[in-house]
Amino acid sequence: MSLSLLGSLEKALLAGLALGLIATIIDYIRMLKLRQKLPPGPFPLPLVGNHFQTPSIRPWIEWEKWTEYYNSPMITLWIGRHPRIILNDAWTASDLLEKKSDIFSSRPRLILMGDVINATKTNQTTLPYGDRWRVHRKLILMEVVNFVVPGVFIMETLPFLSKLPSWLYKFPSQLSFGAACMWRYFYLLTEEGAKASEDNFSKILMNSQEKSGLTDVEVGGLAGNLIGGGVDTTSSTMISCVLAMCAFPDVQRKAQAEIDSVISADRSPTWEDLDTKLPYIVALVKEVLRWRSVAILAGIPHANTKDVEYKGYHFPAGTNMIGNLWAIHRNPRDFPDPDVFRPERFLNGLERPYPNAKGSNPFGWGRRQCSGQPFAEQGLLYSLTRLIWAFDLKAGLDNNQGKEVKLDIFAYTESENMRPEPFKARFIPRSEKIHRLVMEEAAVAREALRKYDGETKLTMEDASRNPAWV
Ligand code: HEM
Repeated sequence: MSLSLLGSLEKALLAGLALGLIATIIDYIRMLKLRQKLPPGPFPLPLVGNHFQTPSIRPWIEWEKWTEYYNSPMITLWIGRHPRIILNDAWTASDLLEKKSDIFSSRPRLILMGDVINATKTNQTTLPYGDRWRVHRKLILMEVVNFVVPGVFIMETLPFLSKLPSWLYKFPSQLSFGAACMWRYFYLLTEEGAKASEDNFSKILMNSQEKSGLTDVEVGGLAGNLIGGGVDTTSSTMISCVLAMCAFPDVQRKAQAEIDSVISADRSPTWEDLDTKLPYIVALVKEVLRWRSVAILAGIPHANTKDVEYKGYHFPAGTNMIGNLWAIHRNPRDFPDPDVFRPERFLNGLERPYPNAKGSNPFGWGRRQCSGQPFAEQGLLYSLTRLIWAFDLKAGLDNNQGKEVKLDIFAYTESENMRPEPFKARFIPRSEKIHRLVMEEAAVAREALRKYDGETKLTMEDASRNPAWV
């Protein structure tokens, strides 16, 4: 290579670097100016913001502390060049996400959970507020995954990484391909389900595909949301209840006393019993949803469709708003001794003022609130009542001395859909008669469900032969 060519390359490189530096400085000035109009928070660095200041494991615990440190119900966290507002207080979250729900019902731009897996314009949970979302909403459903936790994935901080060619950085294209296979897999399952003789949700979805013009990816997403949004959330809440019953035996005894006072010994609880006759149990289910809220960052962030001025702050349209339920549901002002499991907080009305009549927000806020809420609440009430009616739930025994193990009520998974770490528990039938009833009813249920027996032959391999791209 001639010396003059080397010289020109050097100059071009230097010019590129200088331009990059100038662009970074201008952008940093923009960030710092905007920062002055936003709630307090740690000082951001250029390009990466607070990426290195927020823990990647259970960040909600640290954010709760920041609210105290900055003496502010909301804090600003910069993920890359963009601010995220962490709402750590029920009243502030309600002012914005509930009272201004006509403005705060959209979703912000999400890289991993949206763009990279082709969900931004196709999945109910991430769709911006608008007509397409309404079509999905009518058909119900969610998929809460850990990609939503800010500060964990570098791609959320530096979105350009998702656009790099795959020979340079494989992760986005691998993720995108995996998602396309997954959407196809759920689509094929829906298609298969729609052929069954009984009525089912797959039939509704396949019919709507024609009527509403849903794409294969949208149908796959709606079907997958049922599993992603419905199964893990409900089962984790049930496990939290078992933990609470073992750790707070007095509450369990009160609940059983109430059930026993309403239900005779020779039958199990029914829907009719649940309606009005078991207020303590109803309060107990509310308390589980508050005590260890499964969707600890309230699902997916909200975003505003217009600029908003609030308490001297300015939130430009599209600001990413995250409700930190860990902080909100453990605020001692609203819930004294927050880690104590006490259904009385919700018995005979609310013990303390709260911005909504229900007294907590496990299902989120406003128009974007969980579309499976009634289904989840009824399912939990029914299943937990029957569980507490049937069994004495006690901590398990250790292997050596046969003593009860000590349970840790803070031992939860790192997932944003959190559930207790595995723990030992004993399910002891409360009487011989109850034991017999449970076995008899299980046999009847088994027969009733037999028509749904069967296993799909579809595999991910089938799906990967024809991935569903947008
Ligand atoms: C204990 C059970 C459940 C909890 C705690 C829960 C919690 C949540 C939360 C916090 C959100 C976000 C709300 C917001 O953005 O303000 C949400 C959204 C959603 N949930 Fe649930 N959920 C549960 C069960 C279910 C079930 C059983 C289904 C489906 C049958 C479901 C489907 C959805 C869907 C589709 C969305 C997205 C709504 C939208 O963006 O329009 N969830 N859920």
